[in-house]
Amino acid sequence: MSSLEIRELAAGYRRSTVVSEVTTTVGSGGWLGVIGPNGSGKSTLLKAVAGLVRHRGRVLVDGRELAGLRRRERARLIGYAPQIPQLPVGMTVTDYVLLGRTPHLGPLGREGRSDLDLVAGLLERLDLGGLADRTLATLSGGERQRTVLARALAQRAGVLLLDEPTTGLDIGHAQALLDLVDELRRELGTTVVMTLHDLTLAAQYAERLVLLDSGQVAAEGSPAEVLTPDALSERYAARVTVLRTPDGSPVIAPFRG
Ligand SMILES: Nc1ncnc2c1ncn2[C@@H]1O[C@H](COP(=O)(O)OP(=O)(O)OP(=O)(O)O)[C@@H](O)[C@H]1O
Repeated sequence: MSSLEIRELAAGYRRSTVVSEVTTTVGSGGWLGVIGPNGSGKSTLLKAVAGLVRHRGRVLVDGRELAGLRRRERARLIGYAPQIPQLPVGMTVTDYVLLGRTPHLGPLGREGRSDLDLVAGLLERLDLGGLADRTLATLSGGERQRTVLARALAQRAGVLLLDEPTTGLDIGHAQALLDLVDELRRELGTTVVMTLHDLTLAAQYAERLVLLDSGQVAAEGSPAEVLTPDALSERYAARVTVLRTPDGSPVIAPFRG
């Protein structure tokens, strides 16, 4: 169970600040979706929260400031699945996912039965059980994406940052992955911050959304408050309408002009 507070965060790269004045809070077990057009700063925001890019402002997990924490300690509090991971292609799926357990291992650094069981369980739940001994180089794009997710989930950090976790996944695997994240949220109280271009999935899974535009928060609230046709037309230059499934879930549907 961990809450996340982001205060006056600004982040960027050598020559430019690409995210500024971001302040938001996600309660324990909450799910925040970060949406916005290409280049609006979603990945940069997640990287800054993970401590991977230069930033100003404060990031607190359960009231503890992350700046200044050792890497291992930080990794127990916050897990991150990048949009474009650098993968050790010769490693097997199991060994790669086991890396997620590193912050929890003892001084000898050897994983135990419980670590192996946890990893095997995650692989099954992500439909990767049959690929456990395959090397990363031999995986399809969607299998690789799910493996990266499995590693972040194996970390069992209280806060999970997911950057476009469904990229390259078919609709069934995308739903299964988001369902699994939702189960962990309910079982363990994991707090989730996720960027997603699929606005329908974002609306159906996230409790709250932050809409970034040019690195600033343009709107924040429930999916129904943020995903209005007018806001999407203004921020994305898109023609969309908001439909409903038979059970009332929102569907953000584009239409031709
Ligand atoms: N390593 C970098 N060095 C310099 N500029 C960068 C770097 N990474 C990203 N940027 C720039 O920062 C801005 C925000 O990029 P970012 O990847 O955070 O956007 P995004 O909202 O995640 O985009 P997308 O939806 O296309 O994935 C962009 O203009 C991008 O070109």
